This record gives sequence, C-alpha cells and structure tokens, in this order.
Amino acid sequence: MTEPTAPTQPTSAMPPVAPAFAEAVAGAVADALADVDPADLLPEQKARVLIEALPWLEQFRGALFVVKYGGNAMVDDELKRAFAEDMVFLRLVGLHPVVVHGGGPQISTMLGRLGIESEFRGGLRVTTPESMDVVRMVLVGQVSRELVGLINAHGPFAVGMSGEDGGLLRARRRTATVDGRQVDVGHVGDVVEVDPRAVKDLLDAGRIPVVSTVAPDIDDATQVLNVNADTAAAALAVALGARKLIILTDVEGLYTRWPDRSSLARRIRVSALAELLPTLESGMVPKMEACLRAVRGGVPQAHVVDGRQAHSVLTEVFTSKGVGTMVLPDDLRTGAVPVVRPAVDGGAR
Ligand SMILES: Nc1ncnc2c1ncn2[C@@H]1O[C@H](COP(=O)(O)OP(=O)(O)O)[C@@H](O)[C@H]1O
Ligand SMILES: CC(=O)N[C@@H](CCC(=O)OP(=O)(O)O)C(=O)O
Repeated sequence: MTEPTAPTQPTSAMPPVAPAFAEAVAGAVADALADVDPADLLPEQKARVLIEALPWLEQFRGALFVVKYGGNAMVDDELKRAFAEDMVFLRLVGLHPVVVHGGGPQISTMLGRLGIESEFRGGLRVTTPESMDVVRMVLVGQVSRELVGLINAHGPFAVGMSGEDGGLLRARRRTATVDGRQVDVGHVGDVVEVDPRAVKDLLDAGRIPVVSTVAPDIDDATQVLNVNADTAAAALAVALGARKLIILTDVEGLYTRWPDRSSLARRIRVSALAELLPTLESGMVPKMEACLRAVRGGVPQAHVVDGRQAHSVLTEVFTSKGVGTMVLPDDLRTGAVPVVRPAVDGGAR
C-alpha cells in the first residue's frame, strides 16, 4: 500500500468565519449538546457550550479527519442535513474533513427495483458484473450527488470523487470469510494502494472531498471493484495521515457483549479489540477491522459513533466526554501520539 510515512496536512489559509456563521455555529453546537431548541437556552448556557469546544478547536485546528458516513445512518433527511452542517462546521473552524460514504441500503433498494436480489456473505455484497454497474451508479451517481448537494447548500465546498478519479484507490479482488472458510463474492475488492494526491489537492483548495468507494482492479484495469466503505475509509485515513477516523453507524458504538446494552465500550485499545474481533457479528466486523487498521496504521484515534443522533460528529469532536466508542493504540508512548483529552468527570478520555 502506498502510504506516506510523514503525514502532511493541507496548507491553504482558511477564510475568516463570518459573524452570521458563528451565530449559526452557536446554535448548532447548543442543539447537539443540550438536545433542546437553541432559542430556549440562556445566553450564558450558549456561551458555556461554545467555551467547552474551545480546547478542541485549538487542538484540532488544521487537522485532517476522515469521516465515514454509512448506509443505515443515512436514510433520514434531517440527519443528512445535520451531517452536512457538521462537515461545513468542521471546515469553517479550520479542520479538514474528508467524507467517505457508504450506501448499502440505497444499493439494495435500487437492485430490488431492478428485480435483482441482494446477497451478502460475511458482511460483503456478492457483486456480479451486472450488480457492479448498479453499485457504481448508485454510489457515484446518487449517494455522492446527494451528499455533495447537501454540503454545497452552505457554499461551494464539496467535490465528489470516486476511487477511480485521479488514481485515488486501487483494489484487489478478495474473498469473504464465512464460518472460517473463504468464499467467492465476485467483483469485491480490498484497497491495496492509495494515491492521496487528488484528495490533498482538493483540501489545499479549501474543498471537502466526498469519496465513493468504487476502485479499479489492480490486476485488470478494465474492471472496477466494489469496496466496503469502512475499509476504504481506514485505508484513506492512513494514507492521508488523518488525526481521526470517525465512522457513523446506526448503533451507539461497540458493545463488547452484543446485544447486552450495558456493555458499550467507551474506549478500547487495539490489542483488546483484536481479541474481541472474532466474536463480533457481521455488521460491526468491517467497522472494527477498519478502526484497527487505521490505528495500527498510525491514525491516533478511531471512533464509531451513533449516526442516528443529529450532529454526532460535532458532539464527538467538540465535547469533553465525546460519544460512541474510541479506539486507541496500546502504547501511547510509541507510534503516533494520540490526543488525550483533559481530565473531565474524573478521568481523561
Ligand atoms: N458488538 C456489536 N456492537 C454494536 N453493534 C453490533 C454488534 N454486533 C453486531 N452489531 C450490529 O451492527 C450494526 C451496524 O452495522 P451495519 O448495519 O452494517 O452499519 P452501517 O449501515 O452503518 O454500515 C448495528 O446496527 C448492530 O445491529
Ligand atoms: C463489498 C460491499 O459490501 N460493498 C458495499 C459498499 C457500500 C457500503 O459499504 O455501504 P455501507 O457503509 O452503507 O454498508 C455494498 O455493496 O453494500
């Protein structure tokens, strides 16, 4: 895999934040954090919400975040609008979000309309040449277009690109693991090469790249492969030297004894996660594999957060407690240095 050893961050100067936007930001953060109408907050409560964000604004200014926006968290119009606001917020306060989107449910709906049944093995869609055309059409032509449009309702920030554009991704055909056996899933690949220059060019120009995870086959350039969006997001986060990988999903985070709701892991180290991985069920497997791959590849923190909660990205990034599950390296003294949050409520996060 082509992964730069020294992570580089975009260099562009960020435009000043307009007063009207700052006001909107205050409203959005307050909404996310207090779960009430911002108009109902007292002025000092609004100020407190903004002040809580201050250390994180300072710490993450200029940082690159890869945010994976996934299928089941992507079906509600209000949530989609809130997600777009979060990305614009990050961008305007001086961070560099890169969005990688999924679209499993949307692909299944389109296949259903065309009379093609969806089949998954080991969490991966069995992809025939015929269904690959539909996967590409839905991810690039529908899901990406919609996200780009929602973000660009706030200004010309988002630019859609697929793994095919600018040589961004190259993938190799892979099998799925079912009951310990390797089974064929057709035109499905895993990312083996990332050339992040096209994404960096967009970031340098102040844009928000929105990436669809279709990638050329490294062994046959005439073919494209269907790549699971969680794994592609991890590969991209490593190659870009991201400070965080944030994966949105339709559950609060990782439950160590699923479905026991008292077993939500607030944070977990990679070795503990690696031990847990074989016990996980299909939906969580690619997400946790992605977090493991990202953190082992030098990304200081990977998070799984609940995309059913409006503004879950802002709540994760700009609050002291954060939300969801955070995956950290085993040894904070070696490798990439993670950002450890100051002690709040009796302990550092
Ligand atoms: N240990 C676990 N912790 C949390 N969720 C789990 C676990 N094991 C299985 N799941 C399931 O994984 C689902 C998330 O995966 P998936 O539906 O593929 O997400 P997405 O559509 O966001 O990519 C959750 O809704 C939950 O039903
Ligand atoms: C190989 C494989 O399974 N690819 C996925 C790609 C989309 C995706 O990953 O979407 P979510 O993040 O919404 O699940 C699929 O065809 O559904």
